[in-house]
Amino acid sequence: MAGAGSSDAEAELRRGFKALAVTRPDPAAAVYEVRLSRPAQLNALSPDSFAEIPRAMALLDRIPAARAVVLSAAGPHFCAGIELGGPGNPLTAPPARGADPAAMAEELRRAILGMQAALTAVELCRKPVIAAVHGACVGGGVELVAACDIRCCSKDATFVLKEVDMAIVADLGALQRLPRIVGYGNAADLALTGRRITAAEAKEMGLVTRVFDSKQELDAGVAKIAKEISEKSANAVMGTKAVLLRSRDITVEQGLEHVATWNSGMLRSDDLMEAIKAFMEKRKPVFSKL
Ligand SMILES: CC/C=C\C=C\CC(=O)SCCNC(=O)CCNC(=O)[C@H](O)C(C)(C)COP(=O)(O)OP(=O)(O)OC[C@H]1O[C@@H](n2cnc3c(N)ncnc32)[C@H](O)[C@@H]1OP(=O)(O)O
Repeated sequence: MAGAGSSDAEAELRRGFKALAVTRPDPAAAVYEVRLSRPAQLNALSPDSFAEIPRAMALLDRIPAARAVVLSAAGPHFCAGIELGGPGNPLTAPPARGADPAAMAEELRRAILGMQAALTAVELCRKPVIAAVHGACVGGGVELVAACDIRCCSKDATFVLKEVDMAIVADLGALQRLPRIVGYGNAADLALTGRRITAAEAKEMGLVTRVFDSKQELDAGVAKIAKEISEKSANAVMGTKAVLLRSRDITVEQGLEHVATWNSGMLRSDDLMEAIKAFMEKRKPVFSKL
């Protein structure tokens, strides 16, 4: 899947970001890390964050050497939610005097849809994205990790959907994605009470799948998971993500139909032949680089 534009994508990644750092920490692993990098602002999501998250995800989608992506954060907390009071926040900008209420509503609607699309970009990236959460993960931060494929955290992590206490309805995906991750009851409990939960409770309800003792162990543990995934058949991994996400939103019957069609096109691959040959030869398969 190298295709047209993969070296352009690498060059654009190297041009850098303001709110993120995107790196390939281990040249021996086909894993990229997207780090929220506004530690002084506790990684509160700013207009730059909302512009750059989809840009990074779209670029990584095109880079063959990115076969898995880690989403982490710098500083003491993973994310303090949406930036409150920051410049250019369309949610709190005062309306222009005499502005048409319908026009203002439409402008706000478009701003919300734009921010939603920024987080949905994590799902649209065909490569699996693994969230590594430490410290506080608040509001929009929870909505961001809900769009990831796998969530892990360190023991000190906490999660809270603060929106209800800010007098708003969470609108960046929590109410749509969380019930499918933790079940309706747990999602309603979090969203309606706005209570902060610990890593242990997040694990118990399935919000995260693994808890590590420290941030250092989290980073190492998530890097290991990502490397393991990156060494599998890229077509199988991307297909699994695509089918899982599609199946989440349709009936079992429709999902089975979808995966049958998918595999009728994708199953007969060089990677399948290599997997069978490697099994027979009792060795580790070496899959195509794409
Ligand atoms: C208009 C809103 C529309 C939409 C909302 C969408 C979804 C959301 O994200 S709702 C949640 C929004 N965020 C918050 O409510 C703030 C959450 N912050 C916290 O709970 C805590 O700060 C913390 C992340 C748990 C960290 O706690 P602690 O380590 O004790 O640090 P603090 O002393 O609380 O904070 C240090 C410093 O940072 C400022 N700050 C914290 N969060 C934000 C933020 N989201 N935006 C801007 N600034 C933030 C905090 O005010 C402190 O500033 P000082 O100037 O040092 O007082």
